[in-house]
Amino acid sequence: MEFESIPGVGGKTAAALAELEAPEAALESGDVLTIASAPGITEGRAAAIARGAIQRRHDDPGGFLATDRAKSLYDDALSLLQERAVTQYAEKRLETLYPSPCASRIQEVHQLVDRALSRDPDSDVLDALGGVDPLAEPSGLRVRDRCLATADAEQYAKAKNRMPELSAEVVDDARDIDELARSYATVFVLDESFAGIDIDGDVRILPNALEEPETVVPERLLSFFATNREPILAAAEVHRLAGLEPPCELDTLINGLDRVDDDGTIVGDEELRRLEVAVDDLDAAVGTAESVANDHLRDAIKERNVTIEGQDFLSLVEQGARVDSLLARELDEDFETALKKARTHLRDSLSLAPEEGELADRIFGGDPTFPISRREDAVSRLKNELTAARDRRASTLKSELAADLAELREPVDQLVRNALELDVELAIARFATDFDCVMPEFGDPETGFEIRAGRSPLLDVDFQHVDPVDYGVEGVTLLSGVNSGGKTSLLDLVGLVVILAHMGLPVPAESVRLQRFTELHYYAKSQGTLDAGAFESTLQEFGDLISGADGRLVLVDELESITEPGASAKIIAGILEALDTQGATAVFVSHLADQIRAAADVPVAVDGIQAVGLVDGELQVDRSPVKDHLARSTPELIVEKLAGEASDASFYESLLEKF
Ligand SMILES: Nc1ncnc2c1ncn2[C@@H]1O[C@H](COP(=O)(O)OP(=O)(O)OP(=O)(O)O)[C@@H](O)[C@H]1O
Repeated sequence: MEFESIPGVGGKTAAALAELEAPEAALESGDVLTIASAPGITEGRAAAIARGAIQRRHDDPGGFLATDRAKSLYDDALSLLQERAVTQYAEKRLETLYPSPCASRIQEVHQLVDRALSRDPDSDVLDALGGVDPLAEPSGLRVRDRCLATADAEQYAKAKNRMPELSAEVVDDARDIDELARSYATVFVLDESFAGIDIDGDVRILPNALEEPETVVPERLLSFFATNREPILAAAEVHRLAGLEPPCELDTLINGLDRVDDDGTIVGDEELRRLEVAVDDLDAAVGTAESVANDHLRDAIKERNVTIEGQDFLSLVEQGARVDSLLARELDEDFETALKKARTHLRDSLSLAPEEGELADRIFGGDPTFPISRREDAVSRLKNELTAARDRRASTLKSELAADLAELREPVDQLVRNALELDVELAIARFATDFDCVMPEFGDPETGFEIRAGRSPLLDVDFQHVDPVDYGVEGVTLLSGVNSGGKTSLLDLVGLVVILAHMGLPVPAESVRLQRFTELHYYAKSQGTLDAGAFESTLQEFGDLISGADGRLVLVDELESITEPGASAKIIAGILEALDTQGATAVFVSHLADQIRAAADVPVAVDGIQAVGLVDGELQVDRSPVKDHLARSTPELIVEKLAGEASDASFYESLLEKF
């Protein structure tokens, strides 16, 4: 795939994408997670790349959001969705939804929305989603008791790259390997040519070692599962609560995770635990065993009346003979009992296995002495044996667990992915529920739009208090209305509904029918009269607009404020005529509807948001515009009110006639 043909992807990004295992599939499915795992690509950038790839796939020319106001309305729509996502991933993934004029893209999103709308945004599921995160590769793992060896420079480079946890060594001959075997517990030789060499130590000829990381460095897999324990467990919980079909047996997975500690060490194996404790407690246990033996012997000696024959006494005194011989003769039995007690204590307190016990027995023995003391050589022998047994056990368990977990590695990816995608769907589902949304229907009417009971979630009033608005337009129209009647809010509603519909999403209304537009041009109200330069460039913008593509929706809010009213009316009339010829759909909010109509060469429709009256000085408005009706202005309404109320109404009546 030519990555650089994706809009917004340059050479550097293309190279980063090429490093992914299956970049095409990731781009195809808009998989932000995988794209963001390419070097140097953030999740935000990944969303933009995914969007570009989607555009290219649908032959989407882009540029639907043709003006700043249209873009900011899209940002608002996106925020409403993103606020309803739990994970940062879903927030970014939602950014791959964008308004498109292409039917195929809109239908593609409809499938996602169909799934989304069948989901139940249960609060327990949302809580569980809080713990789900994209899986992270553990970093900084070093294994020092094993090494890789090869005579091949290429293999050496590969080994360094693929197994950075292990040290890789270049060897020339068997002698070099022999030397390595003295420094490392295990040497994995990558070259078949060394098969059959006879070397002491654990040397394994494993040409496939680089393809079998779970055999060579099981710690990598254990560390992966240990690092990602929380998101994996949370994703499993999401599956359970939401009734999603898991890609692996959840019990097996949880069981596997229970067997590895947070630092990647094995837990839950009694034999390993026994050996660990035995190694750690050996010195202390030997000390206590000594005391047990000596206490016994001391008590025995204290209670005993020893009769020394004269001859013996003489030898003791004259020849400096040791008291041990006397001890042996007089206390032989007690000495044996004391040794037995020491040995039993050692075996019991360290829970030694029979063969270990035999080694332990040798710690206390030999000729009778008092006090009894350990035999250091026997202690270190036992320690070495126990340490080796512990390491052997840990290594076997690690390999076994790594083999079990290796089978779960891919399913776990899928498990987390499912949960994150569910978050995307639930955000859409919550958006649809929170704003009483409906799926829009395209193609009928063939031009324009028809909104029934639309309610904008972007108003400065609580959504429950938003009045539903009906409005439909075919062709170009002026929208008149009283001050604060809701004209700008209505343009926002139309813009928002059109953007959401073209994103493939549900819209906040009872029903919406619309044509598939090619672009949305929304011009917000300008802040006061423009200077000559700004006026000129605004006019040029409209010049470009008029010479552009078919099928556009143009929304313009009070363009008259850019210059003096007389000139404005003429300019707006000209723009409307041109848009009419072009077959565009356009709504121009204006207080100059009368003047514009008079200046236009074609009949221009005028709709009006009407005030139904003044109550306590407050205008009561019907927010749904009346078709083909020029709404009366606020001043006119007030004059009319005064004409009706004043005792001498002649002044107000004469004013009223001027409207
Ligand atoms: N559909 C609605 N439901 C409830 N309140 C609304 C609705 N539409 C508008 N409003 C309220 O009316 C206020 C004024 O609306 P808006 O600014 O759209 O009026 P306008 O006709 O454009 O005013 P102006 O002529 O002064 O530009 C909004 O800030 C909002 O509080």
